[in-house]
Amino acid sequence: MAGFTTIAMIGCGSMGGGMALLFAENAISVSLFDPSESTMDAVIAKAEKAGYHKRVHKFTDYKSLCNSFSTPRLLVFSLPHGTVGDNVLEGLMPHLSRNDIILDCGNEHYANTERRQKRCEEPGVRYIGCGVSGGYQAARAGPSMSPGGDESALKQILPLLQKVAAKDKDGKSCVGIIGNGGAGHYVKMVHNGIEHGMMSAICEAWGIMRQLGMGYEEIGEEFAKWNASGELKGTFLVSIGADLSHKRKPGKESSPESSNHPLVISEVLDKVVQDITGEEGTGIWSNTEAINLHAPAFTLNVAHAFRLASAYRGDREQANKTFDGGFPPQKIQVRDRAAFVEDLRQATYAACLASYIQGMNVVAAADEEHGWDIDYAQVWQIWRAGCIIQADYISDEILAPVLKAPSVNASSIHLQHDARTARDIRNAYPSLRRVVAKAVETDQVAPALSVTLEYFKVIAGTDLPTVFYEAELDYFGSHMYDKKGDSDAQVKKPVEGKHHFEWKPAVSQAEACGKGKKLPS
Ligand SMILES: NC(=O)C1=CN([C@@H]2O[C@H](COP(=O)(O)OP(=O)(O)OC[C@H]3O[C@@H](n4cnc5c(N)ncnc54)[C@H](OP(=O)(O)O)[C@@H]3O)[C@@H](O)[C@H]2O)C=CC1
Ligand SMILES: O=C(CO)[C@H](O)[C@H](O)COP(=O)(O)O
Repeated sequence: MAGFTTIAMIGCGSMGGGMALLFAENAISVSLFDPSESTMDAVIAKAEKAGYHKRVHKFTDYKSLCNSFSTPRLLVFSLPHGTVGDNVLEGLMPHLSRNDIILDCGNEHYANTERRQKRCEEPGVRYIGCGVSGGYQAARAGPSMSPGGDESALKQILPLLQKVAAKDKDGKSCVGIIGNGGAGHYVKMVHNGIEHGMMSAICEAWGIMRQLGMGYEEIGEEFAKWNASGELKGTFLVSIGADLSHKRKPGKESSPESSNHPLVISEVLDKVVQDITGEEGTGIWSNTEAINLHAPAFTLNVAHAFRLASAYRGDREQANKTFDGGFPPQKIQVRDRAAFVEDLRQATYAACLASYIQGMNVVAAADEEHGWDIDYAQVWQIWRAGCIIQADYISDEILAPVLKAPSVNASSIHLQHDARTARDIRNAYPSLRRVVAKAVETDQVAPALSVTLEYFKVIAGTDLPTVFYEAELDYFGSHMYDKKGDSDAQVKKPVEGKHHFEWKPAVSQAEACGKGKKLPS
């Protein structure tokens, strides 16, 4: 079958607009659809400027949109998740034909994706849930893409996606068939959970460097060094951190970035509001999933709670007054600043690696539960370039040996049991401990870094204080416990305890109130 020469782009905002231009750049005609004509006009204007104007056209109703190209059609969604996608699908349905393909490139919840896949079965439309990563710059230049769903449709669209997707350093496309059902959207959702863990660690390191007395641009230079070599080599979020640290507001004068203009970062307020707008998505879903699947994800969970708390700027200001100024970070004094900054780099790496470990455990648990048959080598490939969590060292040294192993499957994805991961964690641990200790001593805000230290202590600990937790549970709830010596070492899944001790027998109300005493009325 010949490849697609025309596609529809439904939703032409930051991501959809960029992808429309990307397809047009790759010689594909693009039929635009968006409620806002001015949004489509802006895309067409950019296409004209780039010389692809004959390939981009706008449509204002589903019928003419679907009549603008021949079947089997490829319709790309780049929409807000939830009801918008449902409504668009229902609106399109009367105009679709058997074998048409919908490629949903938004951040949709995998359960919605699977519901729509079922809805599309009877009319014979194939619905692919495709995570897209890299933000609007990558949407335009080539994003990382994680499609999942019907195999025949995936095979049909893969050549086109390979053309437009980001390319890794070996020239290979960062797109691949991830698995069936909602696997593609699920992997993107977890990507965002990992992204948030990494962003938290990096911003906490930034805050600590500020209290070490480092200037904004000096921190940018440090991030550039972290990104150039070592364990954070090629880490996209560190590299953009290096870049943004030097950005100044353009002025009216001839020199657009005069050093007299304020650095943009110096004007940014300390709140992340993405999770409480009523349109929130992947940040919440990935953490909810971790909890529902019983996957300990300390770094991801706390990064999320940190973002959330930061959003309440007004409340924080009020509490700051109630607490007589709160607990502001103090200037950090260290004897050897270079050595401490190196500790900070290692600590940041440890939290980034922890985010990957936790995220991969969530993916593997979901894969086992849903039977998505995830292709882990493809997961590795799509995160090589073009995406927000790109981290070259982690990809090459930690993920490749595990995710590309010939026998890999959901039950073998436990990065914390891998010797290379353990080596790096053992190496970074003393630095992480020194950073957290200094942060505690001087009231630095370091939730993801601190909890990562706890995470490693807990997951590799065999003498946890949960002894007492378990005892209290059995005391009041008869929840049972195992005894030292009842080893779980051979058991992969958690097992409940077998013993109960009658710590305090239940007594009648009269006895509880004391013999002879009156019962409360
Ligand atoms: N921004 C990012 O970095 C990334 C975003 N994503 C995901 O991509 C998707 C799009 O995000 P983004 O481009 O940032 O968001 P935008 O809000 O910029 O774009 C969404 C577009 O969808 C349009 N839209 C709304 N309702 C309809 C409808 N009924 N029919 C057709 N179009 C409609 C909106 O139009 P209007 O504004 O006129 O209502 C808007 O142009 C989301 O799912 C997002 O989570 C994925 C990766 C990265
Ligand atoms: O996907 C992303 C990055 O990878 C985008 O940041 C996206 O806008 C996140 O949206 P949401 O918080 O609604 O999931």
